Amino acid sequence: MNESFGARLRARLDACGPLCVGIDPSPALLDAWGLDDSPSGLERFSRTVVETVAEVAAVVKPQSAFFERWGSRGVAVLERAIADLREAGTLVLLDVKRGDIASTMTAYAEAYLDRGSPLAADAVTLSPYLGFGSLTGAIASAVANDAGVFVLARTSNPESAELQRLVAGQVVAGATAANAGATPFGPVGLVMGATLTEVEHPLTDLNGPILVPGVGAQGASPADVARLFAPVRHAVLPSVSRAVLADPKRLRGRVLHYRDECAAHLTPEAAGRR
Ligand SMILES: O=C(O)c1cc(=O)[nH]c(=O)n1[C@@H]1O[C@H](COP(=O)(O)O)[C@@H](O)[C@H]1O
Repeated sequence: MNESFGARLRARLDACGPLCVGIDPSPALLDAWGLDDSPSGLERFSRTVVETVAEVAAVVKPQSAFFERWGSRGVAVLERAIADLREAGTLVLLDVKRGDIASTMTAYAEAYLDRGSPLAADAVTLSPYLGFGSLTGAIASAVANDAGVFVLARTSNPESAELQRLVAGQVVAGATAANAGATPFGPVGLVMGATLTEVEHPLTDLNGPILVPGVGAQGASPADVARLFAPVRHAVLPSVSRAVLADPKRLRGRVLHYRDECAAHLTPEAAGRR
């Protein structure tokens, strides 16, 4: 039997520390790298990031939107990046933030989670706006494929608070129920921003990983992540994109810096020191 996503993620976190690096080839970053905003620029950018971070980051998170801008040629670059990362043993979290009625979710699950799909990743981001129950089939598909899902709970952008405060409790409860009894992690992670001022829902029973974007360009630090998520530090994956991607010459140095900072604040030894 293959290993579950939770087991593979736990092993990777233990081996590499908790950093997730995003691949977000925006027009501004392509320009900063001296690359054309074109499929070949995308290809050069993502290939460089893949080669530089594959062995350092626990998880790599390509942002699908920046590839989709170029239609099928951009998606082909994304497929290649996913395949290269998985070949290198790096876990790939594809950031697509999908959410729809159950029957359509089945098609999204086939696209991103089915082992045989050209875009199959280790995990995807999902939106629970159509109700946590609408994600049930996608979660079942993740389990069947030893993959995972990360469901938006409290996102890092300031305009999210008013709406998400009303529903985040349901998302946390849904994820907790879906993960019950699984070890070391169940298949359902949450997404919660590093920029939050507080975490309003207890996460100690979640039994799943927590993706924490907002570190770097959005203003939060690994120390903020450790403070916000103190009771579940072992389960947290801080995610950084622009702050490491800004300058190709400093890419490796910035990734190593964030890897070390995250490990210093979030590993069990760090918790013992505090
Ligand atoms: O799901 C995400 O990754 C995500 C959730 C969230 O709450 N906030 C957030 O910024 N993101 C994504 O994380 C990345 C953040 O990029 P940086 O701000 O450059 O580190 C982008 O790809 C966002 O789409």
